[in-house]
Order: sequence, then C-alpha cells, then structure tokens
Amino acid sequence: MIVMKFGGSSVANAERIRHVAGIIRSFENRRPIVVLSAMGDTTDDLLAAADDALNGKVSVDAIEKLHKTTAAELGIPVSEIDFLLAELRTLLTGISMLREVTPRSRDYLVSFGERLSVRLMASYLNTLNVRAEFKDAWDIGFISDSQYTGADLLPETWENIRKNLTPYAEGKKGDGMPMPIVTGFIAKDAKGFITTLGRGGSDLTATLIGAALMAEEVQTWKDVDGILTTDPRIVKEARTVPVATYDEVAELAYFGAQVLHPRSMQPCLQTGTPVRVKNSYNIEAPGSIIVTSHETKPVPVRAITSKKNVTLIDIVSTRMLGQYGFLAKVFESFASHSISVDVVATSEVSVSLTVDSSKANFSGLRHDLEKYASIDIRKSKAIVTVICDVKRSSEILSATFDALNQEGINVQMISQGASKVNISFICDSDEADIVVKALHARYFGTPDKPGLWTPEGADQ
Ligand SMILES: Nc1ncnc2c1ncn2[C@@H]1O[C@H](COP(=O)(O)OP(=O)(O)O)[C@@H](O)[C@H]1O
Ligand SMILES: N[C@@H](CC(=O)OP(=O)(O)O)C(=O)O
Repeated sequence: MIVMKFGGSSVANAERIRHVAGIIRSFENRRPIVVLSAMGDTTDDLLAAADDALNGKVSVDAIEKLHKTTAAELGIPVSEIDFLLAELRTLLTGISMLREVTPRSRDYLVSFGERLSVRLMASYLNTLNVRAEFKDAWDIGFISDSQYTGADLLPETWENIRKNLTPYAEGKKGDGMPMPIVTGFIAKDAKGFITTLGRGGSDLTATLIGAALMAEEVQTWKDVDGILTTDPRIVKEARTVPVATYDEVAELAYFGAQVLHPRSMQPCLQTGTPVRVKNSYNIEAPGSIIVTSHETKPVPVRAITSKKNVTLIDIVSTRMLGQYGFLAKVFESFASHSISVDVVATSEVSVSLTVDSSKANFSGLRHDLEKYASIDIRKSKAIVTVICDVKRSSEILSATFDALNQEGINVQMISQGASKVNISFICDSDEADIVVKALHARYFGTPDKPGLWTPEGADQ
C-alpha cells in the first residue's frame, strides 16, 4: 500500500485532475490511498473571500465557477458539489452580515477547498471504473486540538486511521473496496469543529496516514522535480536533490522551503516510512527520496533555503552582568508573550535572537526586557540556512564567507551547532536572494562555472 498526495498545483483544473487520475491508475496495483489539497489557489481565494465578506461583499463566484466548470469538463453532475457550494455561500453571507470572522470560522471556510476537490476526484475516478470514495479526514478519525488555523493532531488519530483504513490497505485489487480519496490539511477537534493543520498541511495528512499504516512509501506529488537545491523561483538552475534525510528536510521546511510542511516529516521519521517527492508535471523525473540518516551518506551541502521578514533582537544585560539566570529570564519573557525563537547566539551578558515578525507583538516584550536589559529590535532581516554536513563546517564556512565577501555582504549573525544539519546566517531581507544565489553558485556552480560539489555530494 502507498499514499499518494497531490498538492494544489497538481489538481488546479480539469485537465490536471484527468492527468492525476491517470497517475493514480498507473499505481492502482500498489493499493493507493490518495490525499488531495484544494484545487490550485482555492485556499488563498477562500481567505480572500473572507476578507471581502468582512467588507460586506460576498465574492464566491470565481470559486463556484472553477469547481462547476471542472465538474462539467470532467462529466460529473454538479449535484456532487452543489450542496457544498451552497453552504459556502451561506457561510460567506453570514460573515458579511456579522462583519467578523474568528479563527474557527476561518478554518471552517478554508475546509471547503479540500472537501470540494476530493468529491470531484472520487466522482471522476468512478467514471473511469476505478471504485473510489471521498473521505473528509474526520470520517477516518483525524482529530486535533482546537488551535484553529494551526491545529496539532491528537495521538488517537494514529489508531483511528488504522481502524478505518487497514481493511482497504490490506485488501487486493478487484475486491470491490473503494479507493479512499482523503482531504488533506483539515481535521476536527473534540467539539466537532473543523480545524486546519497550518498552511501546506496536506503533506502532514499524507505522512501521518503513511506512518500509521506502515505504507511502503508516501509520495508527495508537486510541480517541481523533487526537493531542489534551493527555491527555483530564486535560482532557476536549482537541481534535484536525489536523497535527503528526514532531519534535513524538516529543517529545510522549517527555515523557509515551501516544498514540504515543517511538521510533515515527523510521522515518517518515527516509523522510517520513505517519502518520495515527485513532479506530477514530469512523471519520468526520479524525484527525491527522503530516508533515515542511516540509509544515506552525508554530503557537504544538501540545499539552501531562506526565510524573510524576521526580526533580530539584541539584548544586553544591564543589571545581571555575569550573573547566571540571565538567559533563563530572557526566554521566560519570550514565553510569556508566546513568541517563539528561531535562531540564537549568546554571550554571558548578551543574547541575539530572531523571531518571525509576522507573529510577534514587541511592545509587551520590550517593556518586560527593559527592566533588566537594553534591547535593540531590528526588523526586515532574513535567515539564510545551509542544510549541510556540519562535520565539514570549516570547509563550508570558508567557501561561504569567501562567496559573501565577493558580494560585499556582511553576515549579521551566524548559528551553528544546535542542529547537526544546518548552519544559519542572518542578513537584511533585501540581501537574502543575493546571498542564496551567491552560495548556490559557489556550492553547486552555474551554467558557465562549476561549483564545489554536486547535489550527490561529489567534488566538482
Ligand atoms: N528547496 C525547494 N525545493 C523544491 N521546491 C521548492 C523549494 N523551495 C521552495 N520551493 C517551492 O515550493 C513549491 C512546491 O511547494 P507547494 O507549492 O506547497 O507544492 P504543492 O502545492 O504542489 O504541494 C515549488 O513550486 C517551489 O517553487
Ligand atoms: N490547501 C492548503 C493545504 C496544502 O497543503 O496545500 P498544498 O498541498 O497546495 O501546499 C494550503 O494551501 O495550505
């Protein structure tokens, strides 16, 4: 049994859905369980519709048009999705009348994307004589806490998945059991309210199902040839990383690579279930396989990623010079304002750290910290992270600083050591792309100049 997850870009319209159905059929002998995201940019469109509704405008026509047109082009009766579209319109009308939307309502609203796409795919597969049945994730036991817009799945989800999907997983082709087409990204909390797992959360739905059922592998199908050496929108020569470890991919995702959801590696890391990243627009490409660190050899540099819009905070002790407990007090202040920290560099009397600017209210924090320290808050910074073999850090850092020096870039902070697979640098946000390009060129080369290493780790 395998799990096949298709992201929004892979199911963006009727033609893509037909193409994906063909991919699913080509794997029918491996007893696939399919996880889908919303079609194309539907999640963003639903969030935009919520904002319009807050201003009194119910704008669901484009979303309705996309899904109704897709149903018609696939030869599916619109009745399969009509009731969902009607419910969506009612919800948006309600939001426009109330002029308010809570995180809970926002989750309810965005859930329509995945609920629509699985109904379309299941119906279409049945027209191809592939017995398929859509499953809203809560129908197979996805239960989460109530942290709306960023919910954590509860442990009982694992057993629920086994109970609900093992009969299918252990069945055989032709036994009449319908192929589950499961909504990614969404779940329900104990009170029965719909929750979402954080943007990009369909990857986590897929890896959890794969881990719970001990699948042969989890395939995540995207619009790129696999995990690439960096974001191809920054460096178009980015190359496919053939193999990576769960830890490397988790750090890559956490530090900005959109390609996989930051928490999605955890379940398969626990069970050792391989994850394969494939391109639904180029099915011949081998993709990337994600395995445990015992199953692959380290390479000097695996990939580079960047995370912009971070804030660098420098904190220098005034009254606690040399006294233990300074750092504990600092982190206690951050915790009391629910601000999570990304990268840290410390000395006995000072600490520098980065936080995600979009999530932090600094006034309360500043008030706390200034009781015992002087602080300097610097916004519009970026973290550039090199996923690498830190045992070769001297060689990597030498090449890195030489490349940055040539670009006239001054690194404002560096962090290495906490993680065994990453070195992070802080620079200004508007320098981040220059840094990524310079490092990618130095490590992997450009069309007219070889770099130091190949993505497979060989010296060039
Ligand atoms: N290191 C990387 N490797 C591959 N893709 C990356 C990387 N960093 C950023 N990306 C971007 O992530 C996108 C794929 O992620 P996503 O849009 O979530 O796919 P999907 O919606 O199909 O699941 C790619 O189109 C690419 O632009
Ligand atoms: N549709 C949701 C969930 C998701 O994972 O989407 P995608 O697979 O397209 O990244 C989102 O946009 O966040």
